[in-house]
Amino acid sequence: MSDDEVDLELLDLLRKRFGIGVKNDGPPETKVLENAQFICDNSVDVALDMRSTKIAARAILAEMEKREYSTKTWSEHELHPKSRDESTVNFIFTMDLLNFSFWSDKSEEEKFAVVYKGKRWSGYWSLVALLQRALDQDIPITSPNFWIDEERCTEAVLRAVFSSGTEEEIPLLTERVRCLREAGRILEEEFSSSVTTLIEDANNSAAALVNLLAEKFPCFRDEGTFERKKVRFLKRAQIFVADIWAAFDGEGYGAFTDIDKITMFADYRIPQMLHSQGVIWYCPPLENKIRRLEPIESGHSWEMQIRGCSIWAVELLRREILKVKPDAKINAILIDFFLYDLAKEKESEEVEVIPHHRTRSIWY
Ligand SMILES: Nc1nc2c(c(CN[C@H]3C=C[C@H](O)[C@@H]3O)cn2[C@@H]2O[C@H](COP(=O)(O)O)[C@@H](O)[C@H]2O)c(=O)[nH]1
Repeated sequence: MSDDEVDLELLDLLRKRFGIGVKNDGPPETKVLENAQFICDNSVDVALDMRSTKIAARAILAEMEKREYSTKTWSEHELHPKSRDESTVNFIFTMDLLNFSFWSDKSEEEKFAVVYKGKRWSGYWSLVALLQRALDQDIPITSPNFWIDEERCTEAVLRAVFSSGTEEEIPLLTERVRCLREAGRILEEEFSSSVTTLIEDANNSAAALVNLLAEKFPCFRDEGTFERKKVRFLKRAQIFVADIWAAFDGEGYGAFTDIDKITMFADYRIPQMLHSQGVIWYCPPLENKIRRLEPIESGHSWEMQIRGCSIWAVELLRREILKVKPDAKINAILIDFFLYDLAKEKESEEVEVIPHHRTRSIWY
């Protein structure tokens, strides 16, 4: 063997044995979609129905085209910020830092809600409303420096910011305050208290930005274990990137070269929609637990299966849509956003759907 052949043999041995010389400078990946497929392939309590998925894909495509659903729809929402500047970046970061667990088992009248601009906002929209309300009152609630300044940003000020228009306070208030303080400290230590610096550090890669959030911010590190394997959902890290992409219409801070790597956001609303369309099925014990509004603890196998199968279901919907219309300007984000908005419309029309599953956590 020549010297070169010996060297190559040795390098191959070292690479196999110690990973030496293996430059993992391939494109950044979040692993969320591959983990979702792994969960779905190994789920025994949650299953997808391909026939319904094909039917649902055609209905979703038709309705999205009819509404001309696009990134622009994001800014059309009454409460979402419209300016394409740093203030909107900070607003979205604050919002997606706290975008979790609004559900309540109290009645419509009693559950946590915020009255703002003459309307009563609940769920996700209660969060957007209370942030806008604080800004109207000149409370700089979307500034990371404010979150770590305990002289100005006192517990009393925060209680006022999150104050409810009903008897019920916002769920997990203590955890929300902890998320703000922690994120403010990390932004100061690593990103000169600037969210735009954080975005710029990802070099226009959506996957890199998701991974950076999960790596640097524990409160974005939304992961679990399924069949003894670590699985990543990264719901709020991903919806942060998606909200930035949509709010900036794919330009400026929203210009990502790999935005289609972002998956559906594994929350508690979309699985409901997927179930009502026959795309997702629950085994009888699980369905009964959900219909009885009984809690499923965070990290339970059933929760992993609901979240993983939902992510994979939206990927299958996306593939079916592109089979029907290869040039459709549609990705998992827009399908997801559309399904969420549809869920809220059906809720207001009081269309009978299975209840959402009850897991209380800061992850979604
Ligand atoms: N998968 C997914 N989950 C979403 C959203 C949104 C709102 N996104 C806005 C931005 C663009 C869209 O057009 C929407 O207008 C909130 N959530 C999650 O739902 C739950 C709140 O439910 P409820 O209590 O009923 O409001 C909670 O976990 C929250 O994190 C979404 O889009 N996708």
